[in-house]
Amino acid sequence: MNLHLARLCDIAQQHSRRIIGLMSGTSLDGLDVALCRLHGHGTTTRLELEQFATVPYTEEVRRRVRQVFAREQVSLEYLTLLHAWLGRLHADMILTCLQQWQVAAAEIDLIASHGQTVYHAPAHQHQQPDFTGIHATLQLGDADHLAVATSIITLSDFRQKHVAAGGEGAPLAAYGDYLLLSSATEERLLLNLGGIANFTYLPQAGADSTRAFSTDTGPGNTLLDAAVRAHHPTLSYDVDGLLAAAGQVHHDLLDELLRTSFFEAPLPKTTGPELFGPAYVQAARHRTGTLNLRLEDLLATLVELSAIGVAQAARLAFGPQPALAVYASGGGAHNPALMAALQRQLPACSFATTDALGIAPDAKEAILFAVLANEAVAGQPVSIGAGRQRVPAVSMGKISLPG
Ligand SMILES: Nc1ncnc2c1ncn2[C@@H]1O[C@H](COP(=O)(O)OP(=O)(O)OP(=O)(O)O)[C@@H](O)[C@H]1O
Ligand SMILES: CC(=O)N[C@H]1[C@@H]2OC[C@@H](O2)[C@@H](O)[C@@H]1O[C@H](C)C(=O)O
Repeated sequence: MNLHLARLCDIAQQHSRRIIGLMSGTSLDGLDVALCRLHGHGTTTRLELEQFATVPYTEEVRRRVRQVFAREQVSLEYLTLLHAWLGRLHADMILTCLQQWQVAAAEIDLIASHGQTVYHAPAHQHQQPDFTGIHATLQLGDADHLAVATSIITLSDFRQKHVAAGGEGAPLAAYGDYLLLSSATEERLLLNLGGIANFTYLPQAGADSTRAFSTDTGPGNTLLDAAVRAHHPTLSYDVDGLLAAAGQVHHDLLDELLRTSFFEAPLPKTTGPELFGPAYVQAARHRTGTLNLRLEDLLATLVELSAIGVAQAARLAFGPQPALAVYASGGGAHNPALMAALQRQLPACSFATTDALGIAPDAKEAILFAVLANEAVAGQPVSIGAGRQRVPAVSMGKISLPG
């Protein structure tokens, strides 16, 4: 038997596994690296987060990713090279983290690599007549590079199985949220405020996986970051939402931004910067004569838009006055202007961060991919949201062996 496969069988039979979860999302702020110890699997899964770091992307990394990011037309040569280069870059970032944490690669069982999303094309969003009804999504950073450079068995490309089984490839958060954060006593909304915002609904009877589901809700931080960068090339985001808090919502512009059909579309649904990008804001500003709007007012308007997207999705799912315990994660949970807008839009909900549930808000998405890898090797495929999501139980992730 191939020795690496024998090692994988051993890993699958251990009581606990040390798995590095990786996530690099739409904000292009860096690679989130979560060293997790996962005990058990399925509904008995227990997590210990041993280490966490966000290794920042340099401006040069961002420049290279942006050459293809959310663009309909790119150089195929550039894309090919970027796939290999990002794999090598992510491997180097992991090796640096392991060195800083004084953990040997041999002590790690698995890497769970999400890869860098560069294009997301659910059927409702792309306009390709040759591919009507086809969902597709693309993450770069080939995992063979991670496996070979680190000598750690690596699982990657989790979204493709979800697509193959009839889903849009996202959000996958429902699987890990359900296993780690369901409660028998509380109905929960796990709200992730990344570049794109999404939430997972966990019904009160924690064991009822058929009613759990996750959906994207629209923009999170992506439009805010782009607006800040356009005005201040050296600033990457509105730190603590101070600029947005100093602005006024421009209601004509907000109404125009809300006119896209995504907000009314039934749940679950996914989206990305392919729709919610600078061109969408620019077109709405053009139509409403707000090209000269102050940055503060633009940010206040975009903050309101993100919050209304979340509230609208919650109303579609739970009726006119949702009253749920909301636990926020992702970078937007650090933005008081965004959190205040959410509270205004959903006055009957209570708001906290996932810290209250013992999960660091910045680490949550990287942890979720470690959970998916844990399930792929040791668990049984979990069926989530059979009622709403109609995605069959599948295990996700492709396996790269180090040699
Ligand atoms: N102190 C802060 N004040 C305001 N905004 C913040 C703060 N800290 C982080 N952010 C926002 O969070 C963003 C990073 O969020 P996060 O790392 O969750 O995104 P991501 O993982 O790339 O997104 P996605 O979930 O869409 O993949 C930053 O670009 C910024 O907009
Ligand atoms: C295609 C893709 O990478 N989507 C991300 C993105 O970032 C947030 C939102 O859009 C979500 O749908 C998803 O990530 C999380 C981790 C998910 O799959 O649950």
